[in-house]
Amino acid sequence: HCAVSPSSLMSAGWNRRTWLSAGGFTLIHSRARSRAPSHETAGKLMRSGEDKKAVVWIEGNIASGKTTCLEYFSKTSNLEVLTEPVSKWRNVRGHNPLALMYQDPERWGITLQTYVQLTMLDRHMSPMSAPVRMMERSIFSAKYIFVENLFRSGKMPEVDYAVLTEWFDWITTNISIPVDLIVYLQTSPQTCHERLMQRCREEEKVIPLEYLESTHQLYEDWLIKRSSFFLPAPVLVIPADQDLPNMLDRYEENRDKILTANNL
Ligand SMILES: Nc1ncnc2c1ncn2[C@@H]1O[C@H](COP(=O)(O)OP(=O)(O)O)[C@@H](O)[C@H]1O
Ligand SMILES: Nc1ccn([C@H]2C[C@H](O)[C@@H](COP(=O)(O)O)O2)c(=O)n1
Repeated sequence: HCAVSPSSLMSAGWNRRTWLSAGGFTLIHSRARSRAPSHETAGKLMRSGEDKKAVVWIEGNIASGKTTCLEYFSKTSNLEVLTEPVSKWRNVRGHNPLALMYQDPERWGITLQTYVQLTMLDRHMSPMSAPVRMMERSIFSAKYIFVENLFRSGKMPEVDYAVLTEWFDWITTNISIPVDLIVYLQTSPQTCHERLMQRCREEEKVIPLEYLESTHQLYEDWLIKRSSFFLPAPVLVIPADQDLPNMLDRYEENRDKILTANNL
């Protein structure tokens, strides 16, 4: 392999379109799939052929049961599951930005959230290996829930928030991030707190109930009240305070809606 840069190819007669097509991306000139009018795909980069597949995001508060839900659906044929890249957030070249953020959010919030943004974008842009993709959270909730929470609680300086917002706006303006359905696992903050304690992830031992109440409220404003930020897809709400056997029944009840998300 030899390293080539876009500029060297362009001076050798390639243009932006051929460079992007070689990587499996196409610059979309017309609306490729039905979307809310404010989320046009026109003018954005999109992987070729992926407009026919279904993408479902599983959203919910910390420890609401997203990973457990994905694990359950992972046994389905013709479906791929992408979990959140938490292991990367806990170890980037020997550093643990997740732990640092919980220890000192004012100093390390920007560090973690910049890395979350990069790793989530990488997840969104990875080639699909099945007709249906179920993905844990999104670059949207990273911004609308977690960055927003840090900023509103006074734990993120305005300049850090502004820089993250500029990055987020650039990404969502220039790159198509397809989604057909958002599944919201709706829990009470108390349930999440109990499950968080039970999961016992070292970095999260410092999370108080109030933190989960704030992120819960941001989720409710975004996905239920629809009063805060842009909603890129329809929302399917699954009440998720119930025990595991009941949750599996709820998943079965909703299986068809989820698997045919691109026909909604
Ligand atoms: N319905 C449920 N009832 C009780 N415990 C649950 C349920 N779903 C998940 N858990 C447990 O709660 C913890 C958090 O679940 P997890 O799926 O990791 O949440 P998330 O991925 O949303 O952070 C785990 O220990 C998991 O085994
Ligand atoms: N943008 C984000 C996304 C996640 N986190 C934190 C919250 C949890 O401690 C951990 C993983 O979340 P889970 O999948 O368990 O809900 O990462 C964050 O701080 N910022």
